[in-house]
Amino acid sequence: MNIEQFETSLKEKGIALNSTQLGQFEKYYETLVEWNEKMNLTAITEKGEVYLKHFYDSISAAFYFDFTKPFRLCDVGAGAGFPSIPLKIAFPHIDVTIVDSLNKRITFLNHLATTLNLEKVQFVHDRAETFGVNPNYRESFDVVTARAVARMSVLSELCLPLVKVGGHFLALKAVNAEEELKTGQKAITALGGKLLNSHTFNLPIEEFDRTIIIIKKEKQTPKKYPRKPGVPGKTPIE
Ligand SMILES: C[S@@+](CC[C@H](N)C(=O)[O-])C[C@H]1O[C@@H](n2cnc3c(N)ncnc32)[C@H](O)[C@@H]1O
Repeated sequence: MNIEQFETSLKEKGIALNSTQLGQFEKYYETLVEWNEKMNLTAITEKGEVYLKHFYDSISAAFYFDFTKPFRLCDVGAGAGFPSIPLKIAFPHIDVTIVDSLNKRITFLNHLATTLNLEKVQFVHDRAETFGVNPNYRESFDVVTARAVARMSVLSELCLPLVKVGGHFLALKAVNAEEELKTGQKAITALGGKLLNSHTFNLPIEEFDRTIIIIKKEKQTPKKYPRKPGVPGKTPIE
């Protein structure tokens, strides 16, 4: 996907980017590729692929959820910033917190935020299991996102404790979303969530299947969740 296709495809979805935002995506690409030579950030480095599979794919969450109002978003396990940094560039009014367990990625994100002049972003080096019991963050976010971190049952335990009651958890999935939703249903309910919608669509150009799962937080998460680091992955609520 070249930059014109990126801009046009988003415009067709009602997301118009100005020259500052397009410049930020360009700088993001350059910084990602430069830092990727010193640390492992992404296996995708070809420009058109980064624009399609990282930038456009991240923003696709906004095709199915309203990002036009200001809110506080937490991105769990964002790695090199996906999906929250492309969303932040496209919707500068959102307040973004990224939590990731790998400090090298947090160092990269701090550098990136300075390079792109991003405001209202914070990066926390922590595991979601400990971050989710911290009273400063627990049930404090309007929206929590995650892409390529864990399967639905595990991911729900990492993400739903951070969502305030009435807020939403958006899971960006590439494969097996339907199957994951089935095995994740018990965890979603136990953690206070309710499946609102699941949208499957194709990325343009190469027609890769993607699914955006939208969960609403209906009740408080019981205090026993999230369990200690590593436990959600070892013994998922299934
Ligand atoms: C495969 S990468 C995906 C990164 C990004 N979301 C993307 O879609 O490109 C998974 C990321 O999740 C982080 N991660 C895994 N388990 C985590 C946990 N329990 N708490 C916080 N971060 C975690 C890893 O450090 C890594 O950066």
